[in-house]
Amino acid sequence: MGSSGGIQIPNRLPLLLSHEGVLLPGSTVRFSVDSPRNMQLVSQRLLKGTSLKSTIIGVIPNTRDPGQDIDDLPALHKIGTAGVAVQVVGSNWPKPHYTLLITGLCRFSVTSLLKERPFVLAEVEQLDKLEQYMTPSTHSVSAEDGELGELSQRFYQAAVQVLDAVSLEERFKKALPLLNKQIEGLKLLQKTRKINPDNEKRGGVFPGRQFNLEDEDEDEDGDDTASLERKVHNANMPDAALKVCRKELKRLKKMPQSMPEYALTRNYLDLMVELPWSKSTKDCLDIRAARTLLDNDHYAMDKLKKRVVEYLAVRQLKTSLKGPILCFVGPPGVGKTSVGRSVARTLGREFHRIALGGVCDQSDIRGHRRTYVGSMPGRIINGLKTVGVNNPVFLLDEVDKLGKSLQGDPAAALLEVLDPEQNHSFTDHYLNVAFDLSQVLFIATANTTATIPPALLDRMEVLQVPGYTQEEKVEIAHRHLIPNQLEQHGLTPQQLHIPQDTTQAIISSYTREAGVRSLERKIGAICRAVAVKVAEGQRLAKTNTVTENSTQHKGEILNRISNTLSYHQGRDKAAPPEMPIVIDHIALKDILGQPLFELEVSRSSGWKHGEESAENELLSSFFKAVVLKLFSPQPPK
Ligand SMILES: Nc1ncnc2c1ncn2[C@@H]1O[C@H](COP(=O)(O)OP(=O)(O)OP(=O)(O)O)[C@@H](O)[C@H]1O
Repeated sequence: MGSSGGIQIPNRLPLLLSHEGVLLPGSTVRFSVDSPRNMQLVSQRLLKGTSLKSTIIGVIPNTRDPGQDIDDLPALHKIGTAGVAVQVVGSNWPKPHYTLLITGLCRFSVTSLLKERPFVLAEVEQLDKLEQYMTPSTHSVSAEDGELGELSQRFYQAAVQVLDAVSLEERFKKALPLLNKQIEGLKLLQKTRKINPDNEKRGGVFPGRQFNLEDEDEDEDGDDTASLERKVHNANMPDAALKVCRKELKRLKKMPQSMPEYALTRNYLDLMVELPWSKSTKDCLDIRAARTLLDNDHYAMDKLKKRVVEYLAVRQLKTSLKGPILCFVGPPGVGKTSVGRSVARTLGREFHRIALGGVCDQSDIRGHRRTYVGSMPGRIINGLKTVGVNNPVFLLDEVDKLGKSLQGDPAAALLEVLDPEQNHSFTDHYLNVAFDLSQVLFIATANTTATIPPALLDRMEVLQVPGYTQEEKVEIAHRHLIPNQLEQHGLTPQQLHIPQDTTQAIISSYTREAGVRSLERKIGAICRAVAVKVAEGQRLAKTNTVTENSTQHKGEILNRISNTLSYHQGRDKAAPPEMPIVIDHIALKDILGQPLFELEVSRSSGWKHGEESAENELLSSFFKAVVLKLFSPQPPK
């Protein structure tokens, strides 16, 4: 660079063809570079050069499609701006590119093209004096240029015209209409935007943009991370977790949003702030109330209820009770899950069921490491996130159905969860920091102890829940199942009545189970059939258009119910049925179909005594004949 007559730019300059912005003297613009010629310029000139001179390049507007730069050189714009590359950042994602930060120095005009490849090199003539941007008298011009540089993204063509205007007078002529346009736009924006009084109080209103003092410098993303940071500090997490979160937050702030890792880190931090590190419900245990509640919810199961009450009583006396883990073992549908739910209710705790049937991967319990694609926390941490407190009742359903696979043994992972000596520092692979599970009350259920891994069984106290007798089932149906089903179907006892002998018939002819789940389903089916009739009856009563013989139904029960309706409507045509619809044996058959176990029952009951003895006699005489034949002495040959 020469010294006389001001600072001179080199008369040969490598040219960066820019299609996304216009560099003006005095402004600093970021350019993203990915076309072959520009990439070569960066790698061969900017990255290899060691002198200050090698950082000076010319930036020329390229109005042609950047993709066409590959073969022939576009007709070059005559005027460009020489600038210093103050920063070069390279990245391979989403495709190889460089990002350059260039400060404009002065205008130049291209006098001749020296070479086109690997990058464009041209002989140039300096148009502006470099000093004019350094002296205070001309500062306003460079500031104005800087502002225009920012606008140039939006007014590309106009900015190119400003670049071409070498004389100051001409430049003002070109720039002033642009500035006026911008001022008008801002005024309009200010008018249309409602000014939020809150923002006014805290900060101020900048034309065109509302801001407050707290997040003055933040864009939407920055705002997001700031609120995340606040959440991290309010989450009340232990020091170790807080340290990890701070570290991740720091990384997140430095990451561009487009990076895939950004979303991963963000999800991780979201989970960390959502976890109930120190949020718990207060136990409200009253042993008498607990006993009453268990009795009200469940018929029979006296032994189980007694042991549960004992367990709760000990917990009341010693709040920091470590173990044992109760495991209810019994056939399906005997109320194991339901007792677990009642325990949570008596304690006033949140309840969460974790179905373990078919789980054969360790990471189901313990989560995946974050390095895995699609990694997630395990079911325990997920459960805690769902309930939002750190002392829920977790029902580990069907521990006997845990599987094993190459992905590890989930039962082994459960050992750590259930062991009171270890579970205060349970480490999920995804979280990678310890979470205290010691406040969680675990209850397990299983159909059999035979398939529960011995080490797991060893940590649990097994409580057998036997199946019910026929009488117990009838009681359970009338005390619990029928009232529950009536409520679930929007019916009342005044609308539907199931007599005891019908219940017995359902149990013996339509269900064959130790528990009462099928029985509950059958009662549900009856409720549905009756609900249709009641709803129809109400509609008929409302419209009052029913004639006595209006209904023709397929099944007999439907006819019977219609008859009941007609009977009432005959007396008072507007009234809905008042008498409960009674489900007798015929109605039962109409709703549930043929008895499933009728064959066996009818064979044993229908076998007449006389027929049975005749057959027996026939059989015994046949056997006698065979025995005689076998053991009679052989006649001598
Ligand atoms: N003794 C009982 N008193 C009242 N209701 C009962 C009783 N036993 C079972 N029930 C009811 O039977 C239904 C099925 O019970 P639950 O789901 O608790 O069975 P389970 O033993 O957990 O079955 P599974 O082993 O298949 O999970 C529930 O609606 C429950 O309320």
